[in-house]
Amino acid sequence: MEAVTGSHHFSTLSLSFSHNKTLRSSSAKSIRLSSPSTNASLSSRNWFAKEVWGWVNSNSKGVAVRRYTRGVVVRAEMFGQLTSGLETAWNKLKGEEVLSKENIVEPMRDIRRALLEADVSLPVVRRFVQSVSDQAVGVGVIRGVRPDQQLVKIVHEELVQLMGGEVSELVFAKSGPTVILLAGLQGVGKTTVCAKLANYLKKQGKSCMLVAGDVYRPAAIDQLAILGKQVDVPVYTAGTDVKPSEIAKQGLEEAKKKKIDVVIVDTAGRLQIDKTMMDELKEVKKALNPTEVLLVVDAMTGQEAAALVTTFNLEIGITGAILTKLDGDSRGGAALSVKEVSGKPIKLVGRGERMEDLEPFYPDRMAGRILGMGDVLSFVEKAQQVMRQEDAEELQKKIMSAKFDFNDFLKQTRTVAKMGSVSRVIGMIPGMGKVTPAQIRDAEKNLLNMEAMIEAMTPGLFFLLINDVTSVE
Ligand SMILES: Nc1nc2c(ncn2[C@@H]2O[C@H](COP(=O)(O)OP(=O)(O)OP(=O)(O)O)[C@@H](O)[C@H]2O)c(=O)[nH]1
Repeated sequence: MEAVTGSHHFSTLSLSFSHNKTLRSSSAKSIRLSSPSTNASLSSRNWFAKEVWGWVNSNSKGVAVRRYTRGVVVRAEMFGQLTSGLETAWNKLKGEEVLSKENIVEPMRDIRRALLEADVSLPVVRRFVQSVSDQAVGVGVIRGVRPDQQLVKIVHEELVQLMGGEVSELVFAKSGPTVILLAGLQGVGKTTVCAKLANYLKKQGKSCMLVAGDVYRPAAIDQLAILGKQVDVPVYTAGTDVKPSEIAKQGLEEAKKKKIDVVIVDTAGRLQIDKTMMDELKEVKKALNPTEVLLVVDAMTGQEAAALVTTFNLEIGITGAILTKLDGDSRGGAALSVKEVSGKPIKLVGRGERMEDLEPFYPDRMAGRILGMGDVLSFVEKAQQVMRQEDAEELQKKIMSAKFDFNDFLKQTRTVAKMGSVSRVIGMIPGMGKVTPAQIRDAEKNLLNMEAMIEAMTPGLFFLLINDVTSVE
């Protein structure tokens, strides 16, 4: 078997990357693809190959061209506007020698504006800006560090503090099952979080059971049963005629019998806070004596989420919050306000509808993302979750020996897809925050098209393509 390599340049994902591409043929024939010149070198007999490569190239170029011709860059990552707003502040310090009381006035105004536009609560913004200003003026000259970089560092540290400093771990009971009671308004993602949390804890080796305590929304029990099945966790249900506190008690007894490690209890939500809901929650809490009472809040509601955490904490006493829908169009107000306003930490965040899309809330990583520095640690952890070590080594060997082929390319794109949406993956890579949503859509479309084309290359067609190009060579 002979293998010839060629280099091909993909501009999809706006992540232009070149790599050697080797197409290996079982018929001892081989192919050199060095587009875009390949297109011209293909014989007219092989119109399909010509069409395919011409089309891929024109599409890839299209993305690249649009990238440079589009005017304002809208960040694709979550909190994109906040990131851009803060960047405006650093830019005002370009060319300055040192941070001074005078030259930080404008940047601080930009920071204040960016935070308010991100829907961070006003008292939080005031304290934040004051603290950053005080530190910035006192910082003096640091050899080799530009004033704008110094300000980024101060803001990074303050953001981390604002979001709670350290990661706030879930607490587990010393003996017997750990009980996690979930509360929250309607539609925030409580039921989904129950299953996501079970899935997350199962990966840490804990056995879990879900308890269906939402007796008001008719579909909630079925939804929980389906999700439980999906993550392979038992679900305790007792219909809709039993009181939620009674269901909770029965579920806990069942879990004790089965020696389950963690019991996660779903409860009913309401459109807004009302006395009946609070009384019911208090009753369920009394019946269970839970280890964790977590309020599920929707990140899209901004600083309103922080107000909710405060109210629920005053009314029923909670241990922390879970912030959902962080993958959506949230501006950052919730993530930045919850701890400071309510005193309660965000313990976990939901970043999508899939069962894998729940992760701990790391204030330092979040600050890094807000500042457009990416989140390499989360990127590596995600990659480790979806890719086996042996596969990674095998891939590395193939690339090193220039034997990376279309099948490997397909396998890679599918593995990356398992890490989440393209925007989410891109957001974790340092320096990749300035990709526009339109570019991401283009990239996703191009990837799907490429996947379809490679899929369409049946062994026969693949053979034809290879034979034809080889004959040209
Ligand atoms: N994009 C995104 N969607 C989510 C996330 N979490 C939940 N959802 C979606 O939000 C919708 C509502 O979720 P549910 O779990 O039914 O919400 P709930 O709080 O149980 O609702 P009630 O039972 O009515 O109180 C569903 O379509 C979920 O798939 C998330 O992190 N990101």
